[in-house]
Amino acid sequence: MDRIILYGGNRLTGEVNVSGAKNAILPILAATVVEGNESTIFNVPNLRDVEVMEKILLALGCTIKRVDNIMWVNSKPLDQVKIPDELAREMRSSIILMGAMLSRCGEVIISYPGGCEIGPRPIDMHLKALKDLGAEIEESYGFIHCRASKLKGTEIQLDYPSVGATENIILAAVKAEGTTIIRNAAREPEIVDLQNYLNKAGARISGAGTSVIIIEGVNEFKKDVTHYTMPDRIVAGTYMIASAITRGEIILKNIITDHLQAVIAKLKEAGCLIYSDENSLKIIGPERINSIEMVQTLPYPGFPTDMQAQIMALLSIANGISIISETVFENRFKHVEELIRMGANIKTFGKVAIIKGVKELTGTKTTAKDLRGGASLVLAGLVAKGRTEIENVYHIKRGYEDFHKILKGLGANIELVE
Ligand SMILES: CC(=O)N[C@H]1[C@@H](OP(=O)(O)OP(=O)(O)OC[C@H]2O[C@@H](n3ccc(=O)[nH]c3=O)[C@H](O)[C@@H]2O)O[C@H](CO)[C@@H](O)[C@@H]1O
Ligand SMILES: C=C(OP(=O)(O)O)C(=O)O
Repeated sequence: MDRIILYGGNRLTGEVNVSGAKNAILPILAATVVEGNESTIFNVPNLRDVEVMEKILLALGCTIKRVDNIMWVNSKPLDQVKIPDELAREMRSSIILMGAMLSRCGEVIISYPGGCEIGPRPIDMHLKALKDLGAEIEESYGFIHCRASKLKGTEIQLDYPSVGATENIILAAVKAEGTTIIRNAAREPEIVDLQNYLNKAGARISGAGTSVIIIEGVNEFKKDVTHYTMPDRIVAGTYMIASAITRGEIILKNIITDHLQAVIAKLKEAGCLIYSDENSLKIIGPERINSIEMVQTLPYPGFPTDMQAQIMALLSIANGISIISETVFENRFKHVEELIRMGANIKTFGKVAIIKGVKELTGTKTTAKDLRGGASLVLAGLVAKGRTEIENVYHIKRGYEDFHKILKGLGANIELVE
């Protein structure tokens, strides 16, 4: 099993070209099946989740070619409606294929999705919305069978701005009869990227990035699409913390700085110096991190839950007491026990963590329990005294392209042992 081994203490300096966003490319790849057409997609990150989505598209009958970070998907030959069970269980985003396949084939059979264990992650809002659009849904033995002879546009009020549910509804509604309006839609930038991709294919969607999205159903899409995947704001945020935690000086290129405002604000509070323009930034870590009174995770544009574990690693060496309140997921503190093993002083009370900064973390054997939790252990290891070993690296590979290589290039003493 892969392990990361690192020796902390090095100051990280240099430049990082931030990769394309996992949470944008996954729904876009699902969207490639909506119409039998060809998509050329640039800036596709090399990630385990992307490989799983590729395997699903191949199993459905699509043909795919990939050279480095460019992917060509031809969805014309698609001829299957069942998503292979073992692949659907590998990642959460498989669920987004429900809406896309209903649009394309009027039918899809899929098992309950897998992904990071960060809470129960129900899909009730997805299913309710698809039913509202006219789909019939049968659930048995862990499988979901959705069918719709014709989807009809409707008004959908989401109880919570769920990212996945918003994407599923958009994908189901693009070719429905009439107009669909989503209220209390998720406002994440990745939804804007999905809208941009689909509109290039001929869809008529407006409002992504706001809480009201309007989808006018169209009969036919244009044939081919070329798209450049947006940069990964969570990868960018993770390298910002790598700089902050090591008193480093890192320049990030190929970012959309605006997507990072919530993270920038908190890292400035922690004492970092940040200089930015539209598509790049420089972050300089302070001698000692300031504690932060409160970090509360929220839907975008609030502080992202996908950065919660990483900022916790940073605050574990802050000068003072910090509070983190996780409001998005039920159970996203699995990294806490691992950080404690490294000497952090953290107590959790339900969805709140109180972090009393310590002067020094110490390296030890740890286990990545999920993607961002795994990244937080790497960040802690960068500054911990001595040797840190991290098991279950496959979690980290779900969301970070060449993580150890990039950190090594910045000066970290880090190896991946395969
Ligand atoms: C591939 C992808 O884009 N993943 C992101 C997406 O996940 P995902 O789309 O799964 O996250 P959601 O926004 O749907 O989930 C937010 C909250 O809503 C709840 N919920 C969601 C749907 C539903 O039908 N019922 C329900 O109760 C979830 O359990 C969770 O507590 O957004 C999350 C929140 O920003 C991020 O952490 C994930 O990285
Ligand atoms: C939780 C995450 O991903 P997913 O929704 O794919 O499990 C994440 O990217 O941090």
